[in-house]
Amino acid sequence: MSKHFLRQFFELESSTYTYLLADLTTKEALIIDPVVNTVERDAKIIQQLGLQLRYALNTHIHADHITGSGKLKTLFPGCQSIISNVSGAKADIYIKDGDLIKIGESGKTPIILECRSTPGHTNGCTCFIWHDYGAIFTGDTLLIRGCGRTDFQQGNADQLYTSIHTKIFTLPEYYKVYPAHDYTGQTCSTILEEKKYNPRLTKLREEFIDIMTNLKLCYPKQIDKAVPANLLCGLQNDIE
Ligand SMILES: N[C@@H](CCC(=O)N[C@@H](CSS)C(=O)NCC(=O)O)C(=O)O
Repeated sequence: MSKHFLRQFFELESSTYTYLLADLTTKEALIIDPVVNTVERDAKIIQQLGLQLRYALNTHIHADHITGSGKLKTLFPGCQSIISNVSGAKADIYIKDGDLIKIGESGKTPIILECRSTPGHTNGCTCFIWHDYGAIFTGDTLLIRGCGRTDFQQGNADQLYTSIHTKIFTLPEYYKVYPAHDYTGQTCSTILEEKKYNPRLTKLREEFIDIMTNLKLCYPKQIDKAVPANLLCGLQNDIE
């Protein structure tokens, strides 16, 4: 039997993927990019499987939905929220490039995630790499055949290009890529696929910057309420 659990969940309104990871030996779990609208669904599974939720990780301050971290903290009092130390958001734990997040340390099969800072979509964007499983959770930095937009929240196309090429595309090509969104019905990719077929990232830097400058996307519908709420971990009041 596998000692680890990985489940991908989808939130329809913002097309967000949330990931639940658990070490089945110790029953410790963490969740990546939970959405407030679907916290009850996620909490039910955590409870049904008898998991102990230790951490709620956010890859960045999302602009299109409110994070479920704050609500999960109220449902699971042992759970601590995590975000980048340069994001400006409230959290229990602030991470920086190279930090490790661990669950299941008391057992024989811990899950260890390496935090890799990948600014460009926002300044605090962080990818989480699960080397033992051969996977990276890319948030909005790298999407399947796309990438995060760079037209608000300290977005910077030049920086994003550097982040993806130096911090993500240098991983082994078989590593799986799990993004925070998909708008086309895809669920997962690999480093090799994105290096070969991503229509933005296969271009030279100047052309990439030109593409990103001319995307002409509408602003996310929820941005005006999502960003202020996410600065407070998705809650109206400060974290207790
Ligand atoms: N229509 C959605 C917002 C879609 C969007 O802008 N997605 C972002 C990530 S969430 S800020 C993005 O970076 N997209 C890149 C792309 O190329 O689509 C809404 O109204 O919420």
